[in-house]
Amino acid sequence: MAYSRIQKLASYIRPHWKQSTTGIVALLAVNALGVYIPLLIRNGVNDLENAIDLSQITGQVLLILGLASVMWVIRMISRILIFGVGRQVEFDLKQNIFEHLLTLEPSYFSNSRIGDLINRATSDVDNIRRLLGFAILSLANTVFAYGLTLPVMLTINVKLTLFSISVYPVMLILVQVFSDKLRDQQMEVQEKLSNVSDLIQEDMSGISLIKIYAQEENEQRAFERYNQELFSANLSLAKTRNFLFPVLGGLASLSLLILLAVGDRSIAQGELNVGDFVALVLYIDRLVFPTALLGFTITSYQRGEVSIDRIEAILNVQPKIHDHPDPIPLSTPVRGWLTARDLSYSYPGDQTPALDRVNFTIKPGETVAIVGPIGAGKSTLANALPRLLDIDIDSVFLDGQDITQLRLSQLRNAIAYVPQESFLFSTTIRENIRYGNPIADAYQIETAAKLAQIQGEILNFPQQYDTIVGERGITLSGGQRQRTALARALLVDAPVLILDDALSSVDNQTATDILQNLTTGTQRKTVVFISHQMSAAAKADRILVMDRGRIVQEGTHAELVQEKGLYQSLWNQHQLEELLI
Ligand SMILES: Nc1ncnc2c1ncn2[C@@H]1O[C@H](COP(=O)(O)OP(=O)(O)OP(=O)(O)O)[C@@H](O)[C@H]1O
Repeated sequence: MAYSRIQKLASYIRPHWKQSTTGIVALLAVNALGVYIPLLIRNGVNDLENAIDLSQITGQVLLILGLASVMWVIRMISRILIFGVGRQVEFDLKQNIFEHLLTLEPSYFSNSRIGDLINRATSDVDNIRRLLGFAILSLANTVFAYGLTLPVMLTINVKLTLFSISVYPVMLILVQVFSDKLRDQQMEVQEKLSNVSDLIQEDMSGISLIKIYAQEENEQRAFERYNQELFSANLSLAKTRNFLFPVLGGLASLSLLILLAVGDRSIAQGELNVGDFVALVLYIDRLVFPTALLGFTITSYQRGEVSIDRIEAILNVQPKIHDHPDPIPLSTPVRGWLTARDLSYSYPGDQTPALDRVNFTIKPGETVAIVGPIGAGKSTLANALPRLLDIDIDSVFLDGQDITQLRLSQLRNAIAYVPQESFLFSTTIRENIRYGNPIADAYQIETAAKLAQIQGEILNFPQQYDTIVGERGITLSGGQRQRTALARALLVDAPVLILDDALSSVDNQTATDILQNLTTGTQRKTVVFISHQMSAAAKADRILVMDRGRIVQEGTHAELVQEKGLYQSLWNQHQLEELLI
């Protein structure tokens, strides 16, 4: 195993070093007893030969039984401790991976395969648990068994010992020859497994699409292909293992056969007494099991090695968006003054910028609509404001403070954001609405629901606010989902509210009413209303018109409809659509 991987393993075990050390020491004690007991048996056999009295023999038998019981108890303790470390590390790693994933920006997940991430956080972590439990136990056991047993065997009879272990170098060479192959095959299996997990995850999420386009057969074929690849990878691995393991087991048993054959002759020639021969047989028997297990130990190592790399690949991804090392505290109360200065942003690999030197100022309490054709950069702008994108310093300011200098949690507490896709968790409507403020009371939840114009519909559900939505419950309509997501954002009571086409599934009149609800009252929020719904946008205090990443027009609806330009044509098109409806 490469040094860097050993270092990684050591770092996983370090927090549990006391438990691991106790486990290993217990294992050492087991092996010391395992070496001592055959010596007692040897003496017993020799005493029998010399016809020592029965009471002395009984005492020896009782001592052996007592020591064997102690050995059994210590062995059990060592197993509990060492396997326990494996489980602890499994827990820590799952925790670390999940916490690390939460620090990464949304773009990481758009560019990753979710099935593969799940596989790494579960199956790969499981492989490391096995490596740190079974493989460490088995390796330490083998090292102790050899380290303590061989010297004693050599003191009993050098020739017989060397004859019996003559096959062991062959076993070590075999292990060395096959280890690279096993690791590559294991890596292949993990990757193919990720492909299968990925396809299941994607297909289950996009099941409606598959049915609408009647693509069941194609998806079945794709799954069969991935499954076949996994099957073949598993089969190749199994072939290698099924060749190697029995050969190792057979060679280990061969050592016992050699001892029996050669020992027999040595006793006949008077070179060895029966007691020594029995002890040697017991010692070789002690070595057969750990040696035969070598194959499984190697597999656990190979799996673990591959999995360490796959897990570290996630843990080494550095979040691009993080707190400034020396963050400036946001002055409170936050007023909601938003400024963009030459804000530009290009998605990785894109030639044309999605935002191209955008400039604007939005005053506290102002409602500003952002309109523009598809792909104009509106959502990119919405994502830039709460720093969901890695924007340049000095390009966006909240209350005059550069948002890249602020603590992320402070910035995001000040900005409530409803994205285009309204995601709801598989829990009750109540829990969904109070997601950002888990201690909100019933009055606060209902006020937010009323403002979002969803209260009436919630009260019509049999379980009302206790209705479970999503995978485990009822399915809400697109408009209901959007208004529930809006209620969630309103409950946070942030001074800035960004709605990114968040009412697209709600009819124009309701969208206009909701916007009116949000923009009246004494404590007005700063509202950035991104929308294709021109009649709702027209009610905003001011409108920014975007095209190809730039703000091309700015003004009130009354001003913009008079001005020749993009807004006028968008408005005319909207009027025409209204007439046709
Ligand atoms: N994750 C992404 N990776 C690469 N390019 C992207 C990504 N998201 C958006 N773009 C590109 O950036 C440009 C602006 O997209 P954006 O989603 O901001 O437009 P939009 O005005 O919100 O469009 P719509 O009205 O359809 O929501 C488009 O050319 C789009 O293809």
